[in-house]
Amino acid sequence: SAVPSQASVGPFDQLLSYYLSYLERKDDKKFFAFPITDVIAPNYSSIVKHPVDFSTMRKKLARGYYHTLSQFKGDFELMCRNAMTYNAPDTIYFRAAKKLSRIGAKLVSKDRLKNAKRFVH
Ligand SMILES: CC(=O)c1cc(-c2ccccn2)c2ncccn12
Repeated sequence: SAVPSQASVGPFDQLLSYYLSYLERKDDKKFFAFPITDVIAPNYSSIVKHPVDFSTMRKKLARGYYHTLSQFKGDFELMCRNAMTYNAPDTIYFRAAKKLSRIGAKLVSKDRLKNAKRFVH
């Protein structure tokens, strides 16, 4: 469906784009960069009901899907939770998801938000 692209990106979307870039850079192995296929992860699509990855979050941001921070946080936390559901605790993917979710929680924490709110009137 042709969704109108946002001509000028408002301050809120700029903030989410900054958060997304920051979190993508923390995923240096690119485990979370693209949708996971059943080829690289057997039965993934039957185990993980709501898959999400950074490229999907980028698309949703570009289409103006995120209206609140909790929507954005929700997708990020779901992405990490999916990895901690599908993969066993002793795997590199589980550990990477745990680490990434802690980084994300700190990034979008209350005090950071208070500061961010100071600039967006
Ligand atoms: C995030 C995740 O669950 C994941 C990423 C990958 C992944 C991502 C990029 C390249 C290779 N593997 C993966 N492979 C097998 C099982 C799980 N995964």
